[in-house]
Amino acid sequence: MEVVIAPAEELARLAADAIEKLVRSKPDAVLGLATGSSPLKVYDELARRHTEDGLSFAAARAFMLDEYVGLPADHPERYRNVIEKEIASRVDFAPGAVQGPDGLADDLPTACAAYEQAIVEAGGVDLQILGIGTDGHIAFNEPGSSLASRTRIKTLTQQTREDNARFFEDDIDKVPHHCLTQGLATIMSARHLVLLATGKGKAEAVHQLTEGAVSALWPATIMQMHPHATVLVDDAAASRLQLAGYYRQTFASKPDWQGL
Ligand SMILES: N[C@@H]1[C@@H](O)[C@H](O)[C@@H](COP(=O)(O)O)O[C@@H]1O
Repeated sequence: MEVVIAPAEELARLAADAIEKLVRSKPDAVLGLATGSSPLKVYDELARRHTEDGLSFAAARAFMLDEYVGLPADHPERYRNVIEKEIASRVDFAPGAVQGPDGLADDLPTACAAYEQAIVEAGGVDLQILGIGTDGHIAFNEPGSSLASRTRIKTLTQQTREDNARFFEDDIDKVPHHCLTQGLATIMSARHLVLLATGKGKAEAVHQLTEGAVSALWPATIMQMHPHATVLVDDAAASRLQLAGYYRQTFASKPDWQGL
C-alpha cells in the first residue's frame, strides 16, 4: 500500500494523473466511481482535462460503488444523479456507459447479482476511486461487513446517517436507512484502488486503514491485502499516522516517471 501525504489539490492531480494515464493507454478502461465529497476535486480536474486537453472517456465505462435504496429517480442525492452531475455529464462517456446498483429495483437481491455480473462482463474495474467514512467504511460496507462480501443490501449505521445528513438538509430523518453497495470482495477485485481522504475527521479511519489490524470492525483495512492500493491523504487526515515520516520520505524520493 502506498501512502501519499500532500495538499488536497495535489492529491486530486495525482489521482487524475493515474486516471489519465490509464485512459490514454487503454481507452476502453473500466473506472470505478465514488460519491461523497472526497473525489470531487478529482472530478473537477478530469472535467478540466477533458475540456482543455482533450482527455476522452468516449470508449470508457464506469461502475458506481453504491446507491441508496428507495430514493426517487429524480432525487438530487440519489447517487446515480450525483455522479451524473459531478462527473458523467462533464465529460464524454457514451450513453449507458456509467452504471450503478439499482436502488429502485423491485427485487433488490437480483439487482445486486446482476450488477456483479455486469462488472464481470465488462472485464472488471481497472481503477477504483474510493473515499472512506469516519467509521472506516468504504463504499457502504459498514463495520461488521464480511471481508468477502459482494454487492448486497446493507443497513446504514447511525454514524453514517449522521455524517450524510448534510446532504439531506441536515435532517437525519431524510437519510435512507438502506443501500446497495459493492462488497469488499467486489472492490478488492479492481486492479488498482485509489482512496482519497482529507480532514481531521478521517484521521483515525486513515490510521486504521493503513496501520491497524485487518478487521471487519474497520472494513477499509481489507485494502492492506490489495497488491496495488494507493492512499492519498492531506496533513490533517494523516495526523495520526505512525509512519508518516516514512511515507513522506518515500514519496519525496520517488522518481517522476513512476506513477501511482
Ligand atoms: N457511500 C459513501 C462513500 O463511498 C464515501 O466514501 C463516504 C465518505 O464521504 P465523504 O467523501 O463525503 O467524506 O461517504 C459515503 O458514505
